[in-house]
Amino acid sequence: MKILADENMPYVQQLFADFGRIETVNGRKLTAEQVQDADVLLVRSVTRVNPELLALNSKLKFVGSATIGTDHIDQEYLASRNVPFSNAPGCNATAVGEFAFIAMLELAQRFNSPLKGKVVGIVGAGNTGTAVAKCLEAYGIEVLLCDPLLQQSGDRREFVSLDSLIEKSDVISLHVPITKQGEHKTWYLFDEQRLNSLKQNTWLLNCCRGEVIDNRALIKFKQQRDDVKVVLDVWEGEPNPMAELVPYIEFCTPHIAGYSLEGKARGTYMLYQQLAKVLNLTADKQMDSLLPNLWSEQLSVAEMSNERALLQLARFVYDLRDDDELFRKQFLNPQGFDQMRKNHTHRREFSALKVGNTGQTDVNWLSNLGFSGVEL
Ligand SMILES: NC(=O)C1=CN([C@@H]2O[C@H](COP(=O)(O)OP(=O)(O)OC[C@H]3O[C@@H](n4cnc5c(N)ncnc54)[C@H](O)[C@@H]3O)[C@@H](O)[C@H]2O)C=CC1
Ligand SMILES: O=C(O)C(=O)[C@H](O)COP(=O)(O)O
Repeated sequence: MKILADENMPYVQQLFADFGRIETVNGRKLTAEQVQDADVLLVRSVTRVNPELLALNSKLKFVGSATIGTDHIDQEYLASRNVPFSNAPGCNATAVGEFAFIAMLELAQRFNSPLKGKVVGIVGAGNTGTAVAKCLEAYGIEVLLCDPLLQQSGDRREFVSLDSLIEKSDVISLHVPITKQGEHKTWYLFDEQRLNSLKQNTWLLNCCRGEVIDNRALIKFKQQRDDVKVVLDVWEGEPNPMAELVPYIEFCTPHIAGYSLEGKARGTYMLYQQLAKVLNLTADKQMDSLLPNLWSEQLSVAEMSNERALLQLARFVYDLRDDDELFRKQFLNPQGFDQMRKNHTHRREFSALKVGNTGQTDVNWLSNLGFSGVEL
């Protein structure tokens, strides 16, 4: 069996070698010729799986995408050909949640305006949105959720409309899939009009898909509204973000919000389990065996009384400023965006770090934030 896999998918050899012969490829440049004799195709978000890509293949038994998003997959077409498909829902949700939380702490530090006391609106309350909410609520931040689809489906949490969220929130974090049709479509959800409705000093973060914000409108908006601060992990027209937009953005990253080691491993592992199920193969490998040990270091936090201390702890795990600096230097280079993604040093999730308390202050809430708590 020939397994064609994106070269940026970790642990493919460890997990899939028993199932067949693995060939790795550049997912962005994948061609129909390369795919023609594959039995299994394992992709990431940069590969458009559509009739053109599969035109020469008549033996495909499974397509897997190690991602949460599925906008790059023509699922109707796969179904019409009876090719089973699976993505990896939730695989990197914790990574995205922690990324957005860290970005908010960085904004707070940069603008000397504490996160504590602000109201954060989350648009899209699925896996990633809920992961952000978890971090924020652990820190005692008021969270508003907007998700009309979940609301209609009977989700028992409290929801607000998007207009109300915009009106009441100091910070807005976007966590929706990209959809082009229907009552709740998200393509250009934040268009010129909606951007203009943001209240003074709003912070806007996009960690879902670039086209949820009209990036041209955002340039125009930022030219008038320096009070609004923006963090972008995703960009309209990736891998070529609009160069004029970058100077207006506080923290720029190349679509790596979900790039924790755990998140990527989980994505590959979920496909391993799905393929085994579809082809009736034995999946006896464990995900934990893939990951390096937790940090041997245990950080002792005598007290966590101010936001600066929390930011220091977060920076120990992931320093967003490094990715931002690299982005500004490299995004205009040919292949710059994809190179940064390919060479990204996968950060660990909060859970990889044990936090102990030698002081009197109660820091147990750090466990709720995701750190491995240790009582001392
Ligand atoms: N930057 C990155 O590295 C990553 C980006 N993503 C992107 O984030 C998206 C969301 O991921 P998850 O939260 O895991 O997906 P999910 O499917 O668990 O949740 C998305 C939620 O958005 C809601 N939604 C859809 N349209 C909406 C609208 N118009 N207004 C408000 N809510 C709406 C849905 O009802 C759903 O509950 C993915 O589809 C993917 O495109 C996901 C992982 C990593
Ligand atoms: O899971 C998703 O959806 C994402 O956006 C991924 O984190 C993006 O990573 P790649 O698949 O493009 O490596």
